[in-house]
Amino acid sequence: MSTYMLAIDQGTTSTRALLVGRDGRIAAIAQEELPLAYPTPGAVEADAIFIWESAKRVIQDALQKAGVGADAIAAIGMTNQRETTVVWEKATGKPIHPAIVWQSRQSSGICDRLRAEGREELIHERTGLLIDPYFSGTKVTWLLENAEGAREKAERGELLFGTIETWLIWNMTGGRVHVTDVTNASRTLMFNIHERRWDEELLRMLGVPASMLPEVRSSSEIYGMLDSSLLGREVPIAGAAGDQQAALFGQNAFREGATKNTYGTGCFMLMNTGEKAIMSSKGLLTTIAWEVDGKLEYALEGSVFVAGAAIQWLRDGLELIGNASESQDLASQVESTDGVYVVPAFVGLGTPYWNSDVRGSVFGLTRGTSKAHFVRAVLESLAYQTQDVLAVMEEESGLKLISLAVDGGAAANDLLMQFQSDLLNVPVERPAVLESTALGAAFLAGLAVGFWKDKNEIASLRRTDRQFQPDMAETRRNELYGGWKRAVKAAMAFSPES
Ligand SMILES: Nc1ncnc2c1ncn2[C@@H]1O[C@H](COP(=O)(O)OP(=O)(O)O)[C@@H](O)[C@H]1O
Ligand SMILES: O=P(O)(O)OC[C@H](O)CO
Repeated sequence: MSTYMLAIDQGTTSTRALLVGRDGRIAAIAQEELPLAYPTPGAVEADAIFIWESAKRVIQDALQKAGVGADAIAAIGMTNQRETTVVWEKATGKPIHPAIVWQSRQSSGICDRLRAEGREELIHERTGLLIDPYFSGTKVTWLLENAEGAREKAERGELLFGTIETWLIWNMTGGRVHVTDVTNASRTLMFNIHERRWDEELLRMLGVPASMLPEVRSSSEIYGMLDSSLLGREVPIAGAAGDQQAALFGQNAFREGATKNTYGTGCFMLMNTGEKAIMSSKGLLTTIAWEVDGKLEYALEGSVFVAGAAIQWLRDGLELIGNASESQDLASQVESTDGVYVVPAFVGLGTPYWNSDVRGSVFGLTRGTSKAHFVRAVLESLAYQTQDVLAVMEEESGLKLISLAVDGGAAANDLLMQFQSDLLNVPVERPAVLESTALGAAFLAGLAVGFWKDKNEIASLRRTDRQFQPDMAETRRNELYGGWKRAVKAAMAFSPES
């Protein structure tokens, strides 16, 4: 009997492979950092071939670390940075352009065009999304308009489109399987989330031929087999979900109202809304949570584009810290930022502002501002952005949060988690396994092959690491958050389009 599920978590900044045991514990983890390219201001790209190569390496590494072979793996679960777009040639498997990363703003001109044509309402009604370069649809249009010969090849049916799980599954199956799962499809701007199908009118609007699109499948079923050339044996690929939906599943947020916040490159809060697709008028997205056993469930989402990425900027861009956890050491040298606010709008702002022109800004500097104040202000910006999201989430769902489940790389930061709890005035609960995303992918695939029996069994595996209790006076909370709101307003006032 196979001992592990293999989860592949292809995130914005790294590719990871994890072996998950029946008890929900991680037996081995292998990780490789992923370089990103910033070819023009606001554009973010990644090398799709490198992503696939890195996936192969981390799979091998994880097996080696655990000292097991492919026969120890029951099945593979996939999870991925969402929206990131790859277009490749069907015949050769070669991408026609680097992958356009979700954060990238290349297609903002195409978004302006769609807005000028008055498409906002129709797009929102059918996809639950907004017109923003974030989503895959306008990225595909951009590629077809800008990569040489792409339009003609696409019209001849020679090109394929995929988000990262599609690209990886296609490669893992030796180019035999071109599929996506419903959660990833729901982020493309081309998928009707109510009727569960690609929407021909939206495809026409975006100029995307239907022949490029993958087949849409559920989040928990066998899509195909890992080609035996990779590990010497075929292994079923049995589940897939976008990383934020996978994290929701991994946090066992199975009931309506259950909410999690993931602090990775960006920050994404998702609330399970069950079989109801709640449509937002305040900048939340309506998205598919998962499809398991023929049941489609939805979530409300607030998306923050820059969270852990701001900590990486402190490390790699400004070289103020040597590694991410040093942000906590420095920030705890001071009691507060002394009035300094950093709005890390490097690629615009998502929920609730949806402004792609605003850029990063710093406010409140004095001669006394130190490196510690500055780093603390960057760290606190993750919590303020989360507060912006939670405010609309509570308003639109009519539900009051009683505690927030957290995960993702930056959730390891105790100072940030305490500050988050203080600001929101709710307990913040951190699970023992911060890798909820990978756990979710393993669970989804594991359910498909009977590795776990049902959701109840999965829920019984959850262990809490720590609860952060709120400990801040209301006046202080209001004062701090008021400062943040002023900072965002001022940053937007600086943007050329405002
Ligand atoms: N101790 C820490 N404090 C603050 N941020 C951190 C810490 N550890 C990691 N991070 C941030 O978390 C992010 C990585 O988290 P991860 O969940 O792996 O992201 P992704 O899936 O987007 O690649 C990085 O952006 C990194 O800067
Ligand atoms: O790479 P992450 O984990 O920050 O996730 C990226 C999101 O899926 C983008 O929508």
